[in-house]
Amino acid sequence: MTHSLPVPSAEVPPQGGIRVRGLAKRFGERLAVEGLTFDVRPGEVFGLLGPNGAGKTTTVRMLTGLLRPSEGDAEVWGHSVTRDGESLRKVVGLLTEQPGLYDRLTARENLRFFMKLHELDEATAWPRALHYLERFGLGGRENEACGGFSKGMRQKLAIVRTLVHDPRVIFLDEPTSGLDPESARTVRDAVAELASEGRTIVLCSHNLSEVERLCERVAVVRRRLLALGPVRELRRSGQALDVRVEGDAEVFRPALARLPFAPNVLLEGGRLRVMLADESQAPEVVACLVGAGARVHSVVPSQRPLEEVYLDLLKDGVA
Ligand SMILES: Nc1ncnc2c1ncn2[C@@H]1O[C@H](COP(=O)(O)OP(=O)(O)OP(=O)(O)O)[C@@H](O)[C@H]1O
Repeated sequence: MTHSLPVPSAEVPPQGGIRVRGLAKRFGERLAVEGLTFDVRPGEVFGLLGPNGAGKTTTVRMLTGLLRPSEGDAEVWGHSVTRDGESLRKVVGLLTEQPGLYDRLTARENLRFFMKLHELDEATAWPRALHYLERFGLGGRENEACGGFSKGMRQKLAIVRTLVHDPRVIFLDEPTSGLDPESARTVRDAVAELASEGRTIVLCSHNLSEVERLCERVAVVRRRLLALGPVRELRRSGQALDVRVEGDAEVFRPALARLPFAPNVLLEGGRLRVMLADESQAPEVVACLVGAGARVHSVVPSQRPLEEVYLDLLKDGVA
């Protein structure tokens, strides 16, 4: 199945947000990221999806000023990643895949260490840290050494650390990885809350149901941009018709294959699942089945889960 790739919008975020233009990164001979162009709005939770090695971490490292782009530029809350490294650091928060905490230090000491690194005024930063410690269920545990914390507690403390300098743009790499369902829910709720305060959130995740729940729009990358758009539009590109016919549905496959757009057809639980490029193909599918002698019991339009659409994109995308 082929997917039309939505054209990146040329729209500039009104204020804040992220504006990426032609971003590329080369490591020696290897081109890890090529020609990325997209915008993320303030208050938006944006998903950055792609398989292992697709260039997501490299992109995030460029957008947080940790890695210099080979080509292109990006503005993060008005700060250029190529020219404004120092001021950029103040507006971005980054949760990396590894929490990177000092086991011998207490939670409080870990946070204070980070505050010093960011030259934060502790009198304002510590109450903020306490607020988030409470928010993530770590209230009262701040004087315990991190070495004794569970994986989930460490992850939550790492999220608190990401927030102590009150960043406008927050990059979260697999934020709920290793969390139990209740803690994962707490983190998801907090992400939605942070966005509702007008911050921009970029979420890298392989958990597509989480992405579907949290993100309005996603970019699918594999070195380059494979698709960009609202989750519901990407899913629309994965529309299907579930058709129940009398008798053996399999016999109608050849007739469907002769349609000019030759749709992919799956047989699921005695039903035909006919993949559509767009909904205008639906009447032709039904007419074709009736013309081939099918007695049609029901026709139900359905959307495929984001996961299926995503896997198709990776299969079809040229990288
Ligand atoms: N410092 C580096 N030096 C050389 N190559 C690198 C470096 N960092 C990343 N790469 C390469 O760039 C490509 C993209 O890697 P990256 O870590 O950005 O992918 P990713 O999408 O974050 O993957 P994952 O989902 O596994 O975390 C890979 O081929 C990787 O080997």
